[in-house]
Amino acid sequence: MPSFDEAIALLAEAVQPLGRETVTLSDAGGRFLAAPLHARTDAPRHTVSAMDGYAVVKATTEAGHWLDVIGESRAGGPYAGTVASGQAVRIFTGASLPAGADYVIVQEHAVREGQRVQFTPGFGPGDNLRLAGSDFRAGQVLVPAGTRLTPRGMVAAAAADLAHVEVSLTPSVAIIATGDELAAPGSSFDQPNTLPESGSFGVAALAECAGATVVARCTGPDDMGELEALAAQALADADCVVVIGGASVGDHDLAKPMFAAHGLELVFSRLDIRPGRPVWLGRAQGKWVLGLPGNPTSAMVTARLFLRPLLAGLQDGSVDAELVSTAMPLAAAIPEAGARETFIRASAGPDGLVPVGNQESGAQSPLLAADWLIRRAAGAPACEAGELVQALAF
Ligand SMILES: Nc1nc2c(c(=O)[nH]1)N[C@H]1C(S)=C(S)[C@@H](COP(=O)(O)OP(=O)(O)OC[C@H]3O[C@@H](n4cnc5c(N)ncnc54)[C@H](O)[C@@H]3O)O[C@H]1N2
Ligand code: MOO
Repeated sequence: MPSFDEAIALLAEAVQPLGRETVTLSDAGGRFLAAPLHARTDAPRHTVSAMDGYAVVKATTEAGHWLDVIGESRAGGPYAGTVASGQAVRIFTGASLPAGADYVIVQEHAVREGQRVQFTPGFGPGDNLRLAGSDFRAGQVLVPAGTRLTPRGMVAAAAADLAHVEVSLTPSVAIIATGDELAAPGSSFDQPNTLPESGSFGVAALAECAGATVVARCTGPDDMGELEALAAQALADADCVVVIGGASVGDHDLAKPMFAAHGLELVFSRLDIRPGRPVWLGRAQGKWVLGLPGNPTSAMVTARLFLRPLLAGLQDGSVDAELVSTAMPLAAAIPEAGARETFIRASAGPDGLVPVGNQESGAQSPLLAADWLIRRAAGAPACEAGELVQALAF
């Protein structure tokens, strides 16, 4: 059975970006950049004041000596002349430093009388300047290709001074939940032998958070004919089909067989991980097909571990970057790991990570608090509270 790392290497090797399109900057939030964004100018473009005050010549300006105020420089309206010794220019935050001046004294230290000004002792030592190019230089890559434009990234992207940007095409995802026992939330209570279908709601939300559009979501019964028809429709509709349930070895586990007639070729099937051993990935008719175990915790852990990297790879993002873990302290001891690589669901408290109480792969209620997955190699020794473990944001 392949390990988690081996499965990810197979995925990373096979996945290709879907393509690219040009969009206006205001439509680029949340999208992956298909090409790097180069700054068109230095920022700041000129040396500017960082504070409201007076621009002066530092070497000849002393506290208690009057200077002539010869003009004003404001953001968008620079002072055109030159400042000499004995002179000052009223200046505001973001305004260009006038020629001749090399220092700004904040207005809290200024005593102004008509067209002259003097300064109280104790100004400085900072020059209150933002030097031209001190933020970034013209031509510098502000946002590399493959970056997802987060809210903070949007500021950097806009600062590059580009109206349009090239982004990766948005992957479309179809989700099929399988099982005779599944009922739409709101309808299970009145139907005996059913339970609310929860998995597809979590997977759909995860796919959308990862930049995809969910174009179809349906539930199929344990009937081969109906499942084959749903598979055909999903392959026609979407770049990536996610099947939940029916991944195991029981008589009613039809998730792989329902794609066999559509030419399914497996990339991997069953992994040495816990939870999620029955997870599988394949290709059919040029589309991706990801099979998640039906147990809701297993479905969400495997969606996090495989669907997110897959969707990143389809959008010029990095598969590996989606799986970078952080060293985090444990707030509670954990026992020796079992024979499979394990992803322990945990919440973060002030002293570190605490495994959620119920680690059953069929559990649903603990998912709410499980913001982290502690990654434990097979057979890893027990850890005490305070020890560092590797964790992935879940
Ligand atoms: N003999 C074996 N039995 C099982 C094995 C095995 O290796 N040998 N693997 C176990 C593991 S591990 C897992 S995980 C489960 C998952 O198998 P399936 O993918 O076939 O899942 P189902 O049987 O379809 O469902 C499992 C469980 O989850 C509920 N479920 C399914 N889909 C949903 C949904 N969309 N929303 C909410 N709940 C769902 C379903 O009712 C079942 O209770 O197999 C073990 N068995
Ligand atoms: O591996 Mo399954 O996902 O333990 O329950």
